[in-house]
Amino acid sequence: MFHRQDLPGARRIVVKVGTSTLTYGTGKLNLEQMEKLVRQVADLANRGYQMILVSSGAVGAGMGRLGLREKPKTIPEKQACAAVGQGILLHMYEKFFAEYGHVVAQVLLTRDDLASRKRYINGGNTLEALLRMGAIPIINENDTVAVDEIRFGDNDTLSALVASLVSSDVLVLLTDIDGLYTANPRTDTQATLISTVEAITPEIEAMAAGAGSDLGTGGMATKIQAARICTESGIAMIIASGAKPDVLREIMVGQEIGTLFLPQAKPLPGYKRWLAFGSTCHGRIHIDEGAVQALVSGGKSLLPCGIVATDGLYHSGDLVSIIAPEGYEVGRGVSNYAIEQVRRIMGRQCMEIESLLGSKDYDEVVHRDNLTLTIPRQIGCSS
Ligand SMILES: Nc1ncnc2c1ncn2[C@@H]1O[C@H](COP(=O)(O)OP(=O)(O)O)[C@@H](O)[C@H]1O
Ligand SMILES: N[C@@H](CCC(=O)OP(=O)(O)O)C(=O)O
Repeated sequence: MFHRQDLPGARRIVVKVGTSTLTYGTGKLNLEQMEKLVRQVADLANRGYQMILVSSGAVGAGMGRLGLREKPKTIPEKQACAAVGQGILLHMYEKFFAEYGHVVAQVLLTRDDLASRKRYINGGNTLEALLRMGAIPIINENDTVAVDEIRFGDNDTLSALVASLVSSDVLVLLTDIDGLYTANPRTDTQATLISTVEAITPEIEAMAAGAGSDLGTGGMATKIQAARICTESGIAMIIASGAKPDVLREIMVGQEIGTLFLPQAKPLPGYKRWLAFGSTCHGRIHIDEGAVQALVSGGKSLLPCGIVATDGLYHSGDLVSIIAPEGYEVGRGVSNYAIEQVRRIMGRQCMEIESLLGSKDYDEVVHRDNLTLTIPRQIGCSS
């Protein structure tokens, strides 16, 4: 089992810092905090760790420069703030990191960039090249172009997807609170800090249901989603306070700080991680109980005979969500057939495919190699 004492042995670390840590209540940048963060990241890089920083704060920095006291409500206004703020943010990082002799690289991503397998691989290659060259990538969501369907919406999820993409050993989420509490301590004075989370249960999810700070996005809920992505990808994740001096060094020497989420012993392989978390589904295939058993217990592919209905708009090669009779998602996979073809062959035998479609390229609607299980992963079945 993974222990905090294993942390010094990490090679690659992703650090995410939230708006609540980087900006004051006025919306202006907390330069003191930023400088402390840069010094710690630079120091870890000097020790030989490969460092990636995922930084929020563009909207906050833009608000400060534009003299806005409250976070704007409309998307175009938030995007305008981000456009002003991202330049300011990078300018400050460039200045602080240069003082410690480090080169930084700006990487702005949208959900779409990771949903496309080709762009996902390209993005990963670019990050690998930057790390090889000794640069420190500073990543944020490309807020000015991202609209609802192509947004991460929060940098917690983005940082976990980046950590998974580059097979980081650790993701550290720095925020304005020292870890996950049994309830939101700002509203519940009895709440206590949790040191280690071995599995993300519904109880853990319920603890994180409360809202976040005024400037932050997502609160603890998105940090738990990030933990799910990390732990299933074999990455240790820690939530800790960004205000604590020397927090990164202390974490990386294995001190008992913040909340540690333990990586799963049998992580998903790279391609299945992308299927499970990186890509987005274009439709749904509803299956019967026999097919659920075949996928979950039998390790089989999805054949037309187990399909009862399908909806959405997908083509051959698109990702679909596979739904059990009870309505939960069993898994996700790449469909070999387009929706109109699946409608014609569903409930039928493989030997009928050719006569129903005029030709047959595959027996399987979703091949096992292109399928990842969702729910059963949590109860220990293989992917
Ligand atoms: N169970 C919990 N434990 C700790 N903090 C919680 C919990 N539930 C909700 N929160 C809230 O989450 C906030 C941190 O999230 P957020 O404001 O989005 O920060 P960031 O900008 O760093 O992402 C905390 O300040 C706290 O108010
Ligand atoms: N991309 C946005 C940050 C969105 C976000 O996730 O914020 P936070 O919850 O503070 O980490 C920005 O740079 O302002």
